[in-house]
Amino acid sequence: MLGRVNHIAIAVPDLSVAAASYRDTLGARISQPQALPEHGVTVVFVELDNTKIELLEPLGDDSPIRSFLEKNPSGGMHHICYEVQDILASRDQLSQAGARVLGSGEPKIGAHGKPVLFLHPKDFQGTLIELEQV
Ligand SMILES: CC[C@@H](C(=O)O)C(=O)SCCNC(=O)CCNC(=O)[C@H](O)C(C)(C)COP(=O)(O)OP(=O)(O)OC[C@H]1O[C@@H](n2cnc3c(N)ncnc32)[C@H](O)[C@@H]1OP(=O)(O)O
Ligand SMILES: [Co+2]
Repeated sequence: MLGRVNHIAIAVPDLSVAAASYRDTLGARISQPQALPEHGVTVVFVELDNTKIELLEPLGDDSPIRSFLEKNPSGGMHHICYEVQDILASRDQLSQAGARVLGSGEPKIGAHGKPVLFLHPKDFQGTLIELEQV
């Protein structure tokens, strides 16, 4: 089912500080900030040769990363995103296997304009998984 790693996400308390750290200290190429109110986050992508790092800052009171940042105030690795060919087939296969698909279970459009879904971290070795259809 799984294809390439599309991105690894890091939740951060201050996006401008984190972006400057990747740009100025690590010398990485970074994207402009993108506010995604429907996901409750603002994102910056760090572009690497083999994948991307997604820096996430909470947006709005109901941000899904707010509780994570309360537990990890200086930030931390938040999720890993795998590419899949058919997100609805993957969702149905995973649900049948007992994995919890988060939210309504219907894909939302993610930061790359493609459908995404999330799987509960307690079902996958304590790691929140995002699936993105490519
Ligand atoms: C930019 C758009 C998109 C993209 O295209 O890339 C994105 O990436 S959006 C990214 C943000 N969106 C999401 O994360 C959506 C899915 N997430 C959720 O639905 C929730 O965050 C959650 C995973 C259900 C957790 O919700 P929360 O309110 O934090 O619940 P709890 O605090 O009660 O946590 C329950 C339990 O799970 C542990 N946990 C929470 N988050 C993570 C995590 N990221 N990685 C590992 N474990 C996590 C948490 O510690 C609790 O454990 P216990 O304390 O042992 O009970
Ligand atoms: Co993501």
